[in-house]
Amino acid sequence: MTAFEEFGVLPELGKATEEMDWTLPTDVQAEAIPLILGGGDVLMAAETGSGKTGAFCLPILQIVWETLKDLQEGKTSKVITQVSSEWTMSFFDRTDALAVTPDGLRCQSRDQNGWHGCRATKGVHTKGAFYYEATVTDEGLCRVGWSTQAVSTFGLAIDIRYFSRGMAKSNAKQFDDYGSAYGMNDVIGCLLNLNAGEIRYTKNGEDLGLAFKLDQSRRSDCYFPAVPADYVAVCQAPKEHMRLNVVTAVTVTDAAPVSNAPQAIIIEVGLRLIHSISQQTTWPSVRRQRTHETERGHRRHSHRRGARQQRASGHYYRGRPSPHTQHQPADYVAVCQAPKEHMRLNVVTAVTVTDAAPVSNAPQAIIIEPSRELAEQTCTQITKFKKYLENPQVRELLVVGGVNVKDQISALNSGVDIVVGTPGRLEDLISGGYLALTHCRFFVLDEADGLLKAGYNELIERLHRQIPKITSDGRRLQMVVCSATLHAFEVKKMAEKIMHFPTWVDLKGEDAVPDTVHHCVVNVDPQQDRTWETLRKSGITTPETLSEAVKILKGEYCIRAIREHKMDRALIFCRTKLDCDNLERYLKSYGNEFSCVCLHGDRKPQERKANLETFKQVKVKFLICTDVAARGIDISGLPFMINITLPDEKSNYVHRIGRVGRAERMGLAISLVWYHGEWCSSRGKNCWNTNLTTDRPKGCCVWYNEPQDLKVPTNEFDGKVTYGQKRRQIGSGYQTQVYYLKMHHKVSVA
Ligand SMILES: Nc1ncnc2c1ncn2[C@@H]1O[C@H](COP(=O)(O)OP(=O)(O)OP(=O)(O)O)[C@@H](O)[C@H]1O
Repeated sequence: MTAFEEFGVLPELGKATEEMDWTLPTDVQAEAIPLILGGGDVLMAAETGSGKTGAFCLPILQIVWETLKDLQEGKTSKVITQVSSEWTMSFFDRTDALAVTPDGLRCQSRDQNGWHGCRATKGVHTKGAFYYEATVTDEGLCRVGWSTQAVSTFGLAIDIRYFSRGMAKSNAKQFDDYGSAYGMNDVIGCLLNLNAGEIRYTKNGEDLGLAFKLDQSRRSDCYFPAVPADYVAVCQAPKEHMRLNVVTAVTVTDAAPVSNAPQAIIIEVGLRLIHSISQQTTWPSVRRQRTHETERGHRRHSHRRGARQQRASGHYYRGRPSPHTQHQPADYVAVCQAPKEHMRLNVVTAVTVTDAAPVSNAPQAIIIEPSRELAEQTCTQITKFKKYLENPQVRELLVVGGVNVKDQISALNSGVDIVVGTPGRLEDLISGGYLALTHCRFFVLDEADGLLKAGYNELIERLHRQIPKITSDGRRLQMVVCSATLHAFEVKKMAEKIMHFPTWVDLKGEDAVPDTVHHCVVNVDPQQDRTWETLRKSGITTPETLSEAVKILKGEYCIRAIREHKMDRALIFCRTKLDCDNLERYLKSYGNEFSCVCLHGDRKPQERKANLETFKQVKVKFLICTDVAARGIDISGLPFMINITLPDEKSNYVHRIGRVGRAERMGLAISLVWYHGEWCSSRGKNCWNTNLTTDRPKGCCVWYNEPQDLKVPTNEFDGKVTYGQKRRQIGSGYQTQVYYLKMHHKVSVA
């Protein structure tokens, strides 16, 4: 039995890992693989080079293969369907902790600590006055109202909200007093008048008055009945009555009376959404899970008050106002009777899974990567892992820009199980209808913080909304999110919003760097080192600036660092594409001694691919790149990397230096640093104020005085570390990993 099999991995996959010389799972693999195999959502934060790719690819491959195998053997399990022609609560357009039963008529919130909600399968738009009613069938926090599709969280919907002290209306997180308290058995009517651009509510038939005036710009939106709920849950409706009953069943943690504190949630808040007032029947009694004296008191009180209010305002309705009957507001049409031209399907609901059998262009797993190179690398790793997985074959596909889209479409049409891609091309194929999300059971965001910082959060949420949350064979959609710098605010926010009770696999805490990397900071000081004056080529005619001097010196120091360490392979990071091109030209001016290629966004996809390959195959010594290659790229045994300029983003330092010191091999990261003034508001980012701080007006550049007695520790390294090789036993005291060197003398850590 291979070591991986002990963690639940299939023997076929174990055999492939063994062939790759993966004798033991890394820590992150040992933790994450069983969690993913167990069906959970996972946030994987582990240092660079710790094997995160294998940690998610292996279990995903396994589940995808097992699913295909089951289908092949005719073992199909329960199929979830939703008939989108009916008005029900949507299976798919809901937050994760709000479960909807297969008939779409009952849902239940499972989370007491968050906002959850659900939109209906259809909405109304353009013209007309529509309403639906909701009966509260028990105490608790509940909200009901209208929501547009653009609202990403249901909590932002236009709605009214029940508090212990009364009712409030809320929109875009703003809460204002409105109406009066409501509770068990009260009937809340939600009235939307698109002609007048008004939203109003009723309670037991009583008009509570205008709640919201819709902006002109909002009138053309499509509005869906929505349950933007704190702890609301369940929708239930006997189909024959053509209506929807919403009942909560939230676990009670405290028997205190109604309150908006999470501990005081009362069970079963019920809402009944009436579809057709013409088919009035007796409403079935709602099952109560628990009662409480104080609740009953409150309910009795609210019933009495509700009845009084109805009597006082009965003129507004044609129907008899009573908590158990429906009230048809004059001039309003029940949503289920909305004319076709003013009714629209909820696009998220429109995904109807009717068959568990694979659909050729509907993969089971979608893995999003921030760069083409990384996507290709992950896809290649999957190909290696699946070597012994046969009958059925798992088909993986790389979907990145710069490649003929027709080839990708034809590959999709001929069948694909796992898609690895970059966001742009993925979106093109999905929105063009070439790639379907209906059978997706794994949604993976590799380098998630990078994706979010690059502005893909909208896209991610949009895709997530379109993926059925329950898979065709009844399993829950799983999300896996990973990075070496996962603790970013954006990631936590996204995880809270769309992940389902994720487990953190956090092995080293925030922004950990591997202890296999030695860091060397080199001060570039053009005042002390005047060599730039002689190095300056006569072609440079612009007025002398420190900025130029630093650039000249950095090129020179880079060469000295290479020579000092006899580097025969290194990744060199520049800040801009232009810097990369300049450095390439500079290194090439030395002939073959510093053979190099470039990798950045302005190079054509084929050239990028070829250059990376040339470097990986050691056909050239140096790869000069921007941060496009900072994340994830795995170059086996790479010993050195040089930062010509430090990255703008702190997290990118972690990723850049993580290209060395991978898989327990030692690496050296050298950063050429020109110190910037602390008072600079941007701390140097995009700052071109190269005047000295002593100048008038005050500049942003400062001479950094390195400690004069600077010593380079030699005890732990001399003869004991070979960069690019695995570390030998080097004893204790192995802690001082950051060194400051004066480059104008030499670069050395030995
Ligand atoms: N169990 C293992 N045994 C030996 N080598 C492994 C093992 N797992 C992964 N590796 C190797 O470690 C290297 C780094 O793995 P990987 O690229 O998955 O790291 P990562 O955690 O994704 O890093 P980054 O954060 O930089 O993307 C790869 O060369 C991979 O082949």
